[in-house]
Amino acid sequence: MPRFSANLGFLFTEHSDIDRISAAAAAGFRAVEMHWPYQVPAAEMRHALRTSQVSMLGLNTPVGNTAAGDFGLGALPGRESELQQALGQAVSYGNDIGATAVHCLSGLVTADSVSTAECTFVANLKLAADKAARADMTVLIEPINHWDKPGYFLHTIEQAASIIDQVGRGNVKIMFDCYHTQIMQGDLTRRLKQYLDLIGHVQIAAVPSRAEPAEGGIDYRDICRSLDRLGYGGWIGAEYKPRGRTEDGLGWLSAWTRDQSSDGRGAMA
Ligand SMILES: O=C(O)[C@@H](O)C(=O)CO
Ligand SMILES: [Mg+2]
Repeated sequence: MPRFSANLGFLFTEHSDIDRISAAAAAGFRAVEMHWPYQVPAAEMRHALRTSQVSMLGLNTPVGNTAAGDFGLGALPGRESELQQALGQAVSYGNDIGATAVHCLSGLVTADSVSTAECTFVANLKLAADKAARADMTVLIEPINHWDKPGYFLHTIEQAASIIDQVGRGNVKIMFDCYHTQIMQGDLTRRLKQYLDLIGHVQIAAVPSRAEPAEGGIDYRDICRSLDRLGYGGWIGAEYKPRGRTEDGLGWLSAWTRDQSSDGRGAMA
C-alpha cells in the first residue's frame, strides 16, 4: 500500500494553518501538502514541521488576482512576469521549508486566450523547471475538472503529458488527482499505468462528493494495489473535504493501513 500524505488545504481545517501540522502528525501522517501556506512565516512553518517530524511535499503557486477571478497564471498570455514572480515566491518559500514540489496552476482560459495558452504554458514551465531545479524541486501540473473549474486550461492527463514532452525538463511531472481525472476522463487504472513515469504525485477523494475516499464510485483500495504493482514509489495525497471533523473520518486510513500486514510496509511511514 502506498504512503498517504494529508492535504492541509482540506484536512484538519478545524485547526489554524500551523496547528494542522501537529494534528496531521497525531493522526499518523508523516507528510503533508498545503495549497497556499504563505501567510505563515517560513521559519514558523519549518519549526512546526521539524517538531512534528513531518515533511512538506508540495505547495501551490499563488493564483494571481483572486478578486478578478484568477485561478493560476501558468497558461495566461501577457501574465508571464507575474507568473515568474509567483513561481519565485513558491520556490523560495518551498525551499525554506524543505518542500519537494511546487504545483504551477495553469489558470482559466477564455475563447480569446485558449489558442495561445499552450505555448505560453510550455514557455513558462521551462523557466519554472529551471528555477525549481536550482532548489532541487519538482514542478507539478495538475489537470482539474471543468465541473469545479469551468475554463481551467489543463484538464486532461494526455494534455499534461504532451505539455511535459514539449517542456523537455525531467523535473516537470503530473499531479494525478484521481478525483478530477475520474470526472473528466475515467479509466484511472489504465492512465496511471500508461503515464506512471510522468507522475510526480497522486491525490484522492470520493467522486462525486469529494469527501472521504472510502465512499463513492472509485475503488481506491484497488487503485492503491495497482499503484503498488506498478512500483509507484511516491505519496498519495488525501485531498478531500471531510464530512465532519477530520479525525472522525479517518476510518478509511486505519482500514487500509491494516492491509499493510501482507506486504510489511507502513502506509504512512
Ligand atoms: O485539486 C485541487 O483542487 C488541488 O490539488 C489544487 O492544487 C488546486 O486547488
Ligand atoms: Mg488536487
